[in-house]
Amino acid sequence: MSKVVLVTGANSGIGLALCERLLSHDAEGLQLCLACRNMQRAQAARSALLASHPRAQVALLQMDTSSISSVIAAAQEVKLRYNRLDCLYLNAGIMPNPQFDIRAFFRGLFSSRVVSMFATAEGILTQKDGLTADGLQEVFTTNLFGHFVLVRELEPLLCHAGLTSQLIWTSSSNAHRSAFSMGDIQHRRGTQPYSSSKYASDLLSLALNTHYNKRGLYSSVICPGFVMTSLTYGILPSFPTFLWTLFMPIFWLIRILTNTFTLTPYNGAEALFWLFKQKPESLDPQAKYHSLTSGLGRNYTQARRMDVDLHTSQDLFEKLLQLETEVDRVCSSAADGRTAYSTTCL
Ligand SMILES: NC(=O)C1=CN([C@@H]2O[C@H](COP(=O)(O)OP(=O)(O)OC[C@H]3O[C@@H](n4cnc5c(N)ncnc54)[C@H](OP(=O)(O)O)[C@@H]3O)[C@@H](O)[C@H]2O)C=CC1
Ligand SMILES: CC(C)=CCC[C@@H](C)[C@H]1CC[C@H]2C3=C(CC[C@]12C)[C@@]1(C)CCC(=O)C[C@@H]1CC3
Repeated sequence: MSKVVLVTGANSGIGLALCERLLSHDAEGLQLCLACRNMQRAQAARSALLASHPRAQVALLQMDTSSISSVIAAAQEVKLRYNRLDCLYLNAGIMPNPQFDIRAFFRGLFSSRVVSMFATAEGILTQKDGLTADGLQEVFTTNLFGHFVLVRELEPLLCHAGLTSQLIWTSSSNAHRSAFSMGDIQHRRGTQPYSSSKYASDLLSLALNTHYNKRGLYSSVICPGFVMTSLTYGILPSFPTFLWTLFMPIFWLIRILTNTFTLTPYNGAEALFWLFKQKPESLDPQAKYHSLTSGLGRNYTQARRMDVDLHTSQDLFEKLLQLETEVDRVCSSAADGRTAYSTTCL
């Protein structure tokens, strides 16, 4: 029986490389669904995948993870098309308006933190976040909450007696506990919404295991390493793409110090692909699975313990459920014409 796999943010970067790797592994035994916000880019990705795998089944789904109504409509469509889902990759993500602190970077270069700075970008990167049309924080909604609503909506396809399904989150080494606050889960007040959203995905994955393992649904988290994609090109926007290419020899050298410099989307997708081939029951709910590339260019996956605990993960899960209920209430009253469609109070 063919496996149904849905990938969010599948039209470029790591998501697209993952689709290519899944099809190279098993072109005919998969029903792949690319969930993307921009259908033109989605169509281009589908054509590229079919060019190398003409017999593959590749479907498209319109979904904007920053819009809760779009996520709910997309989930409805998935329920019409499929009667189960084997693997859901929660990969779409943004890092808008990044601010790269050059001074902190040079200070870090000549300190004992240099390797950790290259691996995690801690202390050198902040972002300016915006609001979605629903009045939610954009990074939180795109990277985390939209995906949470998607999982909840797709529960009937993911939880099947006697069968297992997988959720696989693309997190980051930039996920830091210090950037996250339980009193401000959307990160309305800070300057590290990206780090906060990724730390929240680590916590949420643990909570999802607590709640859903007994129903056959398992959640895992990966870190792709530092990969050259449109997301990372945006970090130094004044750099033309060719300058990044000129830096490649330096990056290869840095890779000798930290094998987190995976650099290509293919390498970055290593852990996503590796997890697909594992028995979900055998995975560690407290581990983050890292895509790594050695100095000699060998790709491998390594599990590293996450800085998460059950109590905090449970608190976040409850807050997300509350927010879901609140968004639902606002959406229904907007549909009844009772209130404007805004959740700025959340
Ligand atoms: N590159 C890196 O070094 C690292 C990346 N990551 C994570 O990897 C994931 C993939 O990023 P990467 O491949 O690098 O970057 P890309 O920008 O190439 O890919 C991001 C994907 O997410 C999609 N996306 C963004 N916003 C939305 C939205 N609102 N609704 C639906 N889809 C959306 C993009 O679609 P569109 O084309 O329409 O913008 C695109 O397909 C992200 O979660 C990122 O945080 C983690 C660690 C390191
Ligand atoms: C020589 C030169 C131009 C160095 C600049 C390096 C930085 C731009 C990178 C060093 C560590 C990188 C990194 C990321 C972005 C680019 C760096 C800051 C991420 C934050 C990208 C998104 C993630 O999720 C984690 C990455 C960690 C490492």
